[in-house]
Amino acid sequence: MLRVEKITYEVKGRKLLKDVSFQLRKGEVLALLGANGAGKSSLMRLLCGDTVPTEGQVSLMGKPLQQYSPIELAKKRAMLAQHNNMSMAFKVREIVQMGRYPHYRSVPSAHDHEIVDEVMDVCGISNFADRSYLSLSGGEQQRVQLARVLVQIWDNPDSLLLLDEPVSALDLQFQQQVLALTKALSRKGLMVVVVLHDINLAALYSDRILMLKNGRKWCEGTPIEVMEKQNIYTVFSVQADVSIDTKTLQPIVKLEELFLDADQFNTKLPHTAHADKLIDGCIKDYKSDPFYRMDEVAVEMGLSELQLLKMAYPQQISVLIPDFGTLLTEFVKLGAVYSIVYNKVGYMELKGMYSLPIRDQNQRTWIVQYGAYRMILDITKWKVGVAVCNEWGQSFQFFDEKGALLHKVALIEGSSNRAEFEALRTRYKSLNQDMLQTNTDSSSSVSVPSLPVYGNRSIALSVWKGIVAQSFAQKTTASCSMIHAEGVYAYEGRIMILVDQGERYQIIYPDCTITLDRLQGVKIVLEKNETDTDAATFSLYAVNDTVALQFRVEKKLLAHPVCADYVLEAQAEQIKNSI
Ligand SMILES: Nc1ncnc2c1ncn2[C@@H]1O[C@H](COP(=O)(O)OP(=O)(O)OP(=O)(O)O)[C@@H](O)[C@H]1O
Repeated sequence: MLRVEKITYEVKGRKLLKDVSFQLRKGEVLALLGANGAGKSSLMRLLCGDTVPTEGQVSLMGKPLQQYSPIELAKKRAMLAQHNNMSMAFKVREIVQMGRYPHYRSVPSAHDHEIVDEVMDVCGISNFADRSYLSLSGGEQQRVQLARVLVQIWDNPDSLLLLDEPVSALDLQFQQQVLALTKALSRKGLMVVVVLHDINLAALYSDRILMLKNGRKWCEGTPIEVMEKQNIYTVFSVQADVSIDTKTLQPIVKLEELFLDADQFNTKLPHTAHADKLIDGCIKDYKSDPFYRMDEVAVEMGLSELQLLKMAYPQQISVLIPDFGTLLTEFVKLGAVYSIVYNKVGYMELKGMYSLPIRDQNQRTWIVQYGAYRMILDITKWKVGVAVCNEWGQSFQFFDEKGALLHKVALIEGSSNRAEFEALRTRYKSLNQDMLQTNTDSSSSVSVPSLPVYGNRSIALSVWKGIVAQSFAQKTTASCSMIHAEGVYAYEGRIMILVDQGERYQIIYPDCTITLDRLQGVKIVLEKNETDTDAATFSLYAVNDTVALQFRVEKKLLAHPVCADYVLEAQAEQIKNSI
C-alpha cells in the first residue's frame, strides 16, 4: 500500500503542496488531475522519493520512502517523468535496458533481456530497437521512455508505477493502448498513479481520481463521485457538461465552446464589427449543421427564431395571411409531409398526411388525426406564418407572438404535392411582408408545479432509457407525447428502432421519429396514473420545470424483471431524494 500522510512541500518559502493525504491499495489506478501549476508533478516527485516532504510522510508497503536504500527503492517503484530530455544518441534498446540497471551488476541476465524484449513489444517499439533515440518522433520517444520505466518493475507485483502525463504526445490509439496496459498491470497487483490532462481518459482508465487545486487536495473518489460540473469548474475554471455513458456507466465530460473576440485583445488586426461576425458565423453554422437548433442560435444572438430565419433567408421566405384555420384545412392537399414540433428536450417528426381538422368540444383546439397519431393544436397561438423555400426544402412554419417556432410542416421529396405547396404559398401570401416584428423574448412554455424528481438525474435517465429499451425489446406498445407551447403531439405504437448516442437519443416508430438532443439536465418523474391502471407514465421535465415529453408503457412491462429492477432503483433514488 502507498500511504501519503499530511504532506506539505515548501520551496523558497512557497508551499507547493499543502496537507495532502491519501492512500492507494494494491491493484488500484489513481488518476491525478489538476490545472497547470496545481502541484501534480511536485506530488509525483514526493511519491517517487526524489524529493522529501517538508512535513508529513510517504510510505510504501508500510515503510517510509526514506528508509529504503536507493537500490531497494528502484526495484519497488518506477517513475516516468513529465520531461525526459536526452541529448546523447543512444539506441532505443540501450535506453530501455537502462530501466533494468537496478537488477544487475555489470551484465544483464537472460531474464533481463527477456523483459526488455517483451516490454518493447508491448509498447510497439521493437521495430526501431536499433535506431537512435534522437531520430524518433515525439510520440515514439515517449513510448521508449515508458518502456524504460516499465522494465524496471515489470516482474514485481508489489511495485508502484508513477506516470506523469504518459500520453501527452501519443496518438489516439497509443493513448488507449498505454492506459489499458497500465490498468491491466494494476490488475496483477501494481499500484499506479497517473497524471492526466484528459479527464475522459481518467474516467475510463482509473479506479479513483484525485483533483488538486493550488497544491491542496480538492476532492478524491471514484470517477462518478468526483467528475461533477462544480468540481470541474472549481479545479479547471471551465464550463463543462457531465453526462453518464449508459454503456460504461462512467461520466463523460463535454466542454462548452469558449468564444473569444479578437478585437478585445489584439488591436493590431483591423477592427471588424463583432456582432456582425458572430451573426454571420452563427448563420453559417446553422445553415451547414443539421443538428444545430435554430432556437439555440437565436438565443445566442439575442434574436427570435423568426428574426433569425428572416436574416438567414431574406429572399426565401414569404409571410402568410393569418387565416390559419382555413390554411390548416388545406394541408390535406399536400399529401404525405413531415410535421415537426420542437421543445426543450428535442423534437418529434411525424410522417403522414394531415386529415381535415376537427375542433374539440370547447372550440379551443384543433385535432388533426392521421393513422396512429394525433395532434392537438391550439392555432390561436400561431401569430405569424411563413412559407420557406431554402436548401433544406419547402415548409410552412408558424410562430408565436414572441417569434418562437411552434409548428412546422415540411415537404418530403418525392411524396408531397409540391405544386399544391406552391399554390398555397401564392394564394396565402400576405401583401404585407413586414409582419416579422416580434418580441425577442421567446420563453413561452407550459409551466407546471415542480414534482418530486430522482436525486440523481443521470441514474433517472439511464433507468428511463432502460425501460424504453425494454419496451422496444419486448415489442410492447408505448406511447409518446411531445408537449409544446402549442399543444400536444401524441403517437402510439411499437418502437421500431432505438438509437442511443448518449447525448442524442432517438425513438423511431414506423411513421414518427422522436429525437431527444437536449437531454442535459432533464428531470424524470415516474408518475402514478390513478385513472389508467394499465399504463405507467414517465415524464421528462426540461430544465425550466416544464413537462416536455411523456412516455407511457404498459404496466405489464414494468413487471418484467429487468424493468422491475429499474423501477426499484428509481424509487430508491426518489426516496433518497425526499429524505
Ligand atoms: N523548484 C521549484 N521552485 C519554485 N517553484 C516551483 C518549483 N517546482 C515547481 N514550482 C512551482 O510549483 C507549482 C507546481 O508545479 P508542478 O510542476 O507541480 O505543477 P503541475 O500541476 O505538474 O503543472 P503542469 O500541469 O503544468 O505540469 C508551479 O507554480 C511551479 O512553477
